[in-house]
Amino acid sequence: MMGVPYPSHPLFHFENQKITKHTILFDDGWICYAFIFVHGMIGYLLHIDMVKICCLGAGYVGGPTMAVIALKCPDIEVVVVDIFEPRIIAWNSDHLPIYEPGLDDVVKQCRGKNLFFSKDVEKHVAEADIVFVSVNTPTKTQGLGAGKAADLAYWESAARMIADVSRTDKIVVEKSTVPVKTAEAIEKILTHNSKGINFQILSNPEFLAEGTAIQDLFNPDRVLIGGRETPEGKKAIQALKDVYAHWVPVERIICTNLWSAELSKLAANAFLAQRISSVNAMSALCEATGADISQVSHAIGKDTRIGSKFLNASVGFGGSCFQKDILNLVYICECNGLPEVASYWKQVVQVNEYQKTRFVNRMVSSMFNTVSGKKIAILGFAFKKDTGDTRETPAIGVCQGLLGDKAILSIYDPQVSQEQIQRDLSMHKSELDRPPHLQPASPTAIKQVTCAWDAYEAAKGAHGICILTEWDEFRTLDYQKIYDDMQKPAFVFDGRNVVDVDKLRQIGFIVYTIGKPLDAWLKDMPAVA
Ligand SMILES: NC(=O)c1ccc[n+]([C@@H]2O[C@H](COP(=O)([O-])OP(=O)(O)OC[C@H]3O[C@@H](n4cnc5c(N)ncnc54)[C@H](O)[C@@H]3O)[C@@H](O)[C@H]2O)c1
Ligand SMILES: O=c1ccn([C@@H]2O[C@H](COP(=O)(O)OP(=O)(O)O[C@H]3O[C@H](CO)[C@@H](O)[C@H](O)[C@H]3O)[C@@H](O)[C@H]2O)c(=O)[nH]1
Repeated sequence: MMGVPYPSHPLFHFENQKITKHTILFDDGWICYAFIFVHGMIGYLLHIDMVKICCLGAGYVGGPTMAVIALKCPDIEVVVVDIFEPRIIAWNSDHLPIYEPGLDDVVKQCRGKNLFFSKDVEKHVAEADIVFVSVNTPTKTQGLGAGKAADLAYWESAARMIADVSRTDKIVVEKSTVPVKTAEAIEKILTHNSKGINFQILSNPEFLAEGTAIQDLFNPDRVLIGGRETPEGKKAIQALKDVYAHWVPVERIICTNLWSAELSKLAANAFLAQRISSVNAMSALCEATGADISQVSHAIGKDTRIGSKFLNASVGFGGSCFQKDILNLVYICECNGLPEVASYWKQVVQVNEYQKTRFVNRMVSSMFNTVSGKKIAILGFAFKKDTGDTRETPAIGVCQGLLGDKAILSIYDPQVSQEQIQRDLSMHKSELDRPPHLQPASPTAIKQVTCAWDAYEAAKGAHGICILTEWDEFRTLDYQKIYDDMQKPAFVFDGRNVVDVDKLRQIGFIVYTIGKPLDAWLKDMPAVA
């Protein structure tokens, strides 16, 4: 192994002698720190330290991302810290706090070796060379920019704490999704309180999608690192690049300035969500004209300039990111005097709301214009399959719409608990965005909502079934058995294009699937959003 030591700041001085810390980069990507005691003309190697990473925030991003870094970089010590103790306890147990395919295996391979979860936030920040900040950045619910701007309170308090406890130079990495120019604000907080310590801020937004997080982290389309274009900034970019280079091909590691990296994250989410709203807008037109959205998506997706991914019509996009990040983008455009650009992106969110309302209206109008007192089976509550996450799930809006019309709901989701469902349906929207430790401990249960152990139990005696998450198991249910146990006429409302429409119609169901030619029954009952 070839080593290239380059010195950083002196750490201690003893009269004319000093101990200095040197970063050593090896050809195979191995990095370590050598502590050298200099006496006269002679330097003595005192000890060699692993690079230490600390990540603030043990959530959907912090947990999986750090687990993969630890797995791929056995020479780096990774500690994930959180102020919400139950999450840390869960990360240290056999029942991880989040469901993500493949995550258990990765955590088991490195936990206790070079991956640790701790509530001792300050200690591990103080000891780290690189601090990732992966705390929540929800939409502001009060004050200036309420309903649009990102709430950076968690980020700011994290930055102040880093400044308070740091005794050595650090690279601080923005992992959370933040408004463009946040790094400047963070830099000010850190440098005003730094006591001479050198902080380099990098933007390294995360592009993983839930449900495929491990796959995305193992094999990312790209890793984006933004930093200052100064010699120190470039050195910090290189240090982070060296971490990812353990497993990501270097041509996929893109280095930019800070503002491009911050804005690229918001832009990527806006473009992705815009595709879904575009296809959902087309789905309404398909229903009105007899076209089939799956055929239209297939036809346009064959154009290599458009591409086939992310063109599935649905009841609407959910998840903690798309809406929040687009609203944030809208706010930034407005603040920069660009109202036309702001209103362009705002439409993406508005079409998403329209799609959910349209779906509920279609259900109610099909069922003789009322669902009052009728049992409806809700299949799927998570915002997409292969996750237990319910943040901004379209299921919340659809269920609340049906409850508003006095329906009785029986909900089944393979990964979402009854407590979470009750919490989501009873809490005010502004409370849902908060981190777990700030949410009410026991929300009031809604009487018209029960949870079922499986789809069959949920559908027993129901007037209608409503599919809101595309879990694979919903494709292979015994729909004849379900039909036999339901009230007649029996309805299926498929918000994810999961079911075989022809087969279900043969069984006797009245079927509505988004963007598909309408059942004769439904044609006479236009859905008004
Ligand atoms: N969820 C995703 O798929 C995803 C993907 C890419 C980017 N992001 C972005 O990453 C960020 C984090 O998202 P998430 O889904 O992991 O959120 P999360 O709510 O799951 O996790 C955030 C965690 O940070 C903790 N926290 C808050 N303040 C803290 C502090 N001062 N010190 C230590 N811990 C603190 C909270 O207790 C919480 O457990 C957000 O900005 C989000 O937009 C999320
Ligand atoms: O063709 C599609 C694709 C997705 N969806 C819905 O869109 C939402 C978001 O899905 P997806 O993007 O797969 O999941 P997220 O975990 O929200 O990931 C998005 O948001 C993350 C947080 O910023 C980013 O890191 C990811 O790159 C970005 O894909 C879900 O409700 C999906 O059901 C559709 O309706 N139709």
